[in-house]
Amino acid sequence: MTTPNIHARFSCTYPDFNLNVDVSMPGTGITALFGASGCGKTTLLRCMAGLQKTDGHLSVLGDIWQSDTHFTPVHQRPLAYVFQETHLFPHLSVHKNLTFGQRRVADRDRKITIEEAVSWLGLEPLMARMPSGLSGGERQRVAIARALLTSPRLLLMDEPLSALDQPSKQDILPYLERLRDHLAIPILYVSHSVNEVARLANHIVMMKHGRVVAQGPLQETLARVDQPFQLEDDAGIIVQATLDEIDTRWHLARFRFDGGELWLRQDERLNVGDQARIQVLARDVSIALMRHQDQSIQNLLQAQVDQIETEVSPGTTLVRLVAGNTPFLARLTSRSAAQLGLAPGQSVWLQIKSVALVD
Ligand SMILES: Nc1ncnc2c1ncn2[C@@H]1O[C@H](COP(=O)(O)OP(=O)(O)OP(=O)(O)O)[C@@H](O)[C@H]1O
Repeated sequence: MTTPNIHARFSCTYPDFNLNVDVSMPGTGITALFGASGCGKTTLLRCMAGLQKTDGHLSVLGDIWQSDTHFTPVHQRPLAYVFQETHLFPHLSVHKNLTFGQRRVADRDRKITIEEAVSWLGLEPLMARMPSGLSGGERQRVAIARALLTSPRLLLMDEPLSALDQPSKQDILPYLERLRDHLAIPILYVSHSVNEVARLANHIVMMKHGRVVAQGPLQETLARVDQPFQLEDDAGIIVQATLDEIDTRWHLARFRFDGGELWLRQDERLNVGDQARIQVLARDVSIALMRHQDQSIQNLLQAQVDQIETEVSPGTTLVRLVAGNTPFLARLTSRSAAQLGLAPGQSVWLQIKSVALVD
């Protein structure tokens, strides 16, 4: 049996813009729609929601919402849409805003209870408050809970954090991670922030000029040497790891992942056993043919060379390596790469100068 997923094919023409996509996305987790301003992310979401009527096909978890002969109207699509602006009812308390969302769904179709939504989004202390007394981040958490209480089969989020200041963004990210890990429904998440995507997404779809130029699981796709995302200095990979040990004397924490271990500066928010995403930038990774003990770098990993892309920019080579099942990227000068004589399959040591938790 194939896993139910989302398949979207749309073409839509504006005077100065054409959207032309044909993309399949997973039926669970967070899929990030990523790309520069004006590339068509919101237009694609609007087509999926049925807000933009255009030629196309859309199936969501086995149900056809649009085909050549059928168009499910917006109000009959079981989806919820969370925008940058929250649109809460100003005259209703948080509690009443939430029950309003839930009342739109018949009892038998309710899949998420108020208690669940309140607990996932940490709204217990806010229930009696009015929207005008909430911070931007709190308002957005209420808006997300209200959206979930309509028991959607698909959640669309269009830059939900972009109206928030940096501290509010940091506050809300753990709640979104919780939804990613606990919610059974797929989330399409529009963003142009690499950090947000690195922290939240399971899958990534990159758009450019109205088309999908790359897509795939987050870790694999970020580790492509052909760099469809053109992240340049930000090119790097994400390691999914578990905190294994805290060395209080040196304020360091050891994280285990499929391929070895990495030492990071201790972070008070994390305890042994916690999962975290760690970012390793390609520019912070160098390659040695032998293990050097006489140097200060803490993080050394044995890895195999997988792919080499020479001259990604003048004088620069990008190398994809694999430690266990985890891909890494190293950015070297093309001269160093040539001097090392790297070849696919070769066993080498990665020297990682700097690693950071994604936050
Ligand atoms: N109703 C419309 N009429 C004409 N052009 C439109 C319309 N809606 C969007 N466009 C154009 O389509 C292009 C894609 O817009 P869209 O909002 O989908 O991009 P985006 O990737 O979501 O951008 P941003 O990240 O800035 O929100 C833009 O050039 C925009 O000006």
